[in-house]
Amino acid sequence: MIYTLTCNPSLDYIMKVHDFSPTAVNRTADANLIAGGKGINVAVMLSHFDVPVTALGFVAGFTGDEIMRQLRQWGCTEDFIRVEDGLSRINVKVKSDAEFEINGAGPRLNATDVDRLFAQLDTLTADDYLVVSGSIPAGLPVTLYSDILSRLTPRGVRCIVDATGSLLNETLPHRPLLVKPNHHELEELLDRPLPDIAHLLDGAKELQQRGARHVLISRAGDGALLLTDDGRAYTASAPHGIVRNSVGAGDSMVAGFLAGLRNDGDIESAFRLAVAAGSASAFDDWLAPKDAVCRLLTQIEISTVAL
Ligand SMILES: Nc1ncnc2c1ncn2[C@@H]1O[C@H](COP(=O)(O)OP(=O)(O)O)[C@@H](O)[C@H]1O
Ligand SMILES: O=P(O)(O)OC[C@H]1O[C@](O)(COP(=O)(O)O)[C@@H](O)[C@@H]1O
Repeated sequence: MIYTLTCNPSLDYIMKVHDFSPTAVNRTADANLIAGGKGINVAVMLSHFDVPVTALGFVAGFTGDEIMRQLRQWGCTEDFIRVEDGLSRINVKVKSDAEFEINGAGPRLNATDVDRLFAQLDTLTADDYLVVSGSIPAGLPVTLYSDILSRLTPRGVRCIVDATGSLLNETLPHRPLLVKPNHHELEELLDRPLPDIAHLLDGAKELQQRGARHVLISRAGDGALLLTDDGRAYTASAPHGIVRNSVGAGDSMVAGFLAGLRNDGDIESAFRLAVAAGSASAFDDWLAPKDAVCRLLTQIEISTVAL
């Protein structure tokens, strides 16, 4: 079974605004309030591929109720922990000439909440994958993800990490199966510009030296780079299309990679499916359906990169 963990889920308030001005009263041309957060998006996308998945995490307040309502409506299996205080966050995503986002902080959690989570995670076995992704709410230690991996990887649970900064970095010694920073997140983590493929590849190697197994670097409209745990490197072009909503493109990519790995374990096809899933979601108003992903598969060019 694949499990996803979203410690800080959200209602994504996705607004289309014509000619946005930061100093005027703007009005929406279209708006949707959709349950999100990285792990939830990965779970929804995996279910689009008919891959069995259970979404885990924390929810709070009436926003948490709505997140749960939407997950149930989409037929997603979930086992979220309800916390008593605070509200699950609302993340604002404005789509105008440019896209910009304001992500909230989320409810304050405590050690008891973490104990409840660990009790759930302790039931996972070597047959399972766990995707840990996104930011964590206030009150949780920056070592949360590394604490989870140090508990689960010795038991053979394959962990995938999509997080930023120290939250990601601390997990690396625990040998995550896959990490997926985007280009900018990797630059931030390594504290240097990575202007081209050669520099990105060096960055990916550095994450491997720190312990990561497969390193997948997403590059938005420029496609992606993959460094595999057996030392092969590939780049992929992204298909051309009209971007409607790139929120969730990275999560779709993680889901596509995992769905591909579960198909036949072939890394190159998993990489192709990952890029197709990311791009299909960027070209959709929401997370793309399977047929939209499959239509893009042949448009992606994969090239090997010499190490
Ligand atoms: N403008 C775009 N055109 C085509 N594909 C895109 C575009 N933006 C994102 N994608 C696809 O989604 C993947 C993940 O997007 P990216 O923005 O890099 O991730 P994140 O959402 O984590 O920041 C990319 O590697 C690419 O395949
Ligand atoms: O936990 P974070 O880093 O604040 O990110 C949360 C946001 O990420 C998303 O999951 C989208 O992620 P991506 O665009 O990176 O795939 C949104 O649904 C959510 O609002």
